[in-house]
Amino acid sequence: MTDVIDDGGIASSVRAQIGEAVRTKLDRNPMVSRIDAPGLEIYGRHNFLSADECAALRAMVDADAQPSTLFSGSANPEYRTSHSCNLDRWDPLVARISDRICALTGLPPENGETLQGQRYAPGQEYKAHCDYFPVTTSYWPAMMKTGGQRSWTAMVYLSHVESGGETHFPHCEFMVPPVEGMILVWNNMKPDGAPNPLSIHAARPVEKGTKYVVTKWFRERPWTS
Ligand SMILES: O=C(O)CCC(=O)C(=O)O
Ligand SMILES: [Fe+2]
Repeated sequence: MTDVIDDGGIASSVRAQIGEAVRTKLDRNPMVSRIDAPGLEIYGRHNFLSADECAALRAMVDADAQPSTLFSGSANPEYRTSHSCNLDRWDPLVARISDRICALTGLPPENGETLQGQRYAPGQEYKAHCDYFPVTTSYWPAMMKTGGQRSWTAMVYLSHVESGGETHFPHCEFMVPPVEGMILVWNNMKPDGAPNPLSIHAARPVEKGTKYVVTKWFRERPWTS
């Protein structure tokens, strides 16, 4: 792909349409609740994964997790202190869960990045960040060619956490405490398809217990790794 228009930092009709399609689908689903956050589209659904599925995914994370890296590729000892791994997309459980996320959101499987698992021990966190790609970064030109901007994020909590570990949206002044099996889905774009700074979020430090999540990020076009 050579002639991709660089609109990653501005409004985009393609991304606006993705936002609208997912919003319409989630709004119609009686199992899904919209979280009341002005300026941010974010939804939750309890019991998206069973206890057995969460346990199996936690075991996969335990088997493979390495110190997390940031998108720029570097491991940062302070910014993202969790351990993480990309899960094997050909594993039947991983494939089934990815399919279920696509069925919930209506997003095309080919736009989804590999499901990523993450584990936070007490004291570990992921400081405030955006899941979309700032177009001023050195890696943006490469991302543009491998599927473009990230639109929606889907994240499932795989464990209950005794204390801490909330997903915090500092500009919206709310946080979500981990509930095993619950999925959170949010749009990193505004309704017009421009990046939404209100989608900036952090994983607050775990105080007691161990937090596990899986995250799937969806690109605006098919993802080519
Ligand atoms: O662990 C969380 O609550 C947030 C994880 C996150 O922000 C991410 O994986 O992009
Ligand atoms: Fe994130």
